[in-house]
Amino acid sequence: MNNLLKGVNLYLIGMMGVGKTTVGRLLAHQLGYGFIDTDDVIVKAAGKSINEIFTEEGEAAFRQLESDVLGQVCAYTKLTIATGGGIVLRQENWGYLRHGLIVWLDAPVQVLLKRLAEDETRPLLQDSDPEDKLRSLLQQRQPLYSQADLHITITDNQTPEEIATRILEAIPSVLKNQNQN
Ligand SMILES: Nc1ncnc2c1ncn2[C@@H]1O[C@H](COP(=O)(O)OP(=O)(O)OP(=O)(O)O)[C@@H](O)[C@H]1O
Ligand SMILES: O=C(O)C1=C[C@@H](O)[C@@H](O)[C@H](O)C1
Ligand SMILES: [Mg+2]
Repeated sequence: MNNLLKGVNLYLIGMMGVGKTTVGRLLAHQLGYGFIDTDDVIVKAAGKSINEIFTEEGEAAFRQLESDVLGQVCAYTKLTIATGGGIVLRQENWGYLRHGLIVWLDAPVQVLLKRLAEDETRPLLQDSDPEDKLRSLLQQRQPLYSQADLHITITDNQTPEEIATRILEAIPSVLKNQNQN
C-alpha cells in the first residue's frame, strides 16, 4: 500500500466526532506515515484551547488559523492528516486538500451524538439542542464533504481498526480512478 500511495498524503474529513483523529492515528501507523491533527496544531500554536479561540477571537479567526496550518502541512509528504470538521467550508482549503487523497468519514447524527454526549471541547456543540445543531451542520456540509475522493460510511458498531482496514482496502480503487483522469 505504501508503494502504491507513493507518499501521497491522506486527508480525513467529516463531522466532529466521526473519528478522524482516532482512525487517522491508526492509518498513519499502518502506513508508516506521520500523523498530524490540524486541531492539535492550532491549539499548540495558539497556546489556548479551541473553545478559548472561539470565545476570545471568534470562529473566523479559528478558520484562518486552520487554513494557515493546512497550507503548511500540505507541503510535506507521507502524512495522514486528521482535519477539523469545518475544514471543508473554505474554498481555499480545497486547493490544499487536493494535494492528497481526501477520505470522507460519514456517520449518522445519532452516532455522532452518542460519542460527543459528554464532550465539552467542541464549541459549536455548546448549544441548547446539540442534535438539531449537528443535523443542520451536516445538512450544510454534506455537499462539501461529498467532494472527497473516497466516501466511507460508518455504522455504530464498527471499531476504529475495522474502519482503518476498510479505508486501506478502498484506496487502490481510488488511485486507479485518479490515474485514469
Ligand atoms: N469507531 C469508533 N467507535 C467508537 N468510538 C469511537 C470510534 N471512533 C472514534 N470514537 C470516539 O468518538 C470520539 C470522537 O472521536 P474523534 O475525536 O476521533 O473524532 P473527530 O472526527 O476527530 O472529531 P473532531 O472533528 O471534533 O476533531 C472519541 O471519544 C473517540 O474515542
Ligand atoms: O465541525 C467543526 O466546525 C469543528 C470541528 C472540530 O474538529 C474543531 O475544528 C472545531 O471544534 C470546529
Ligand atoms: Mg479530531
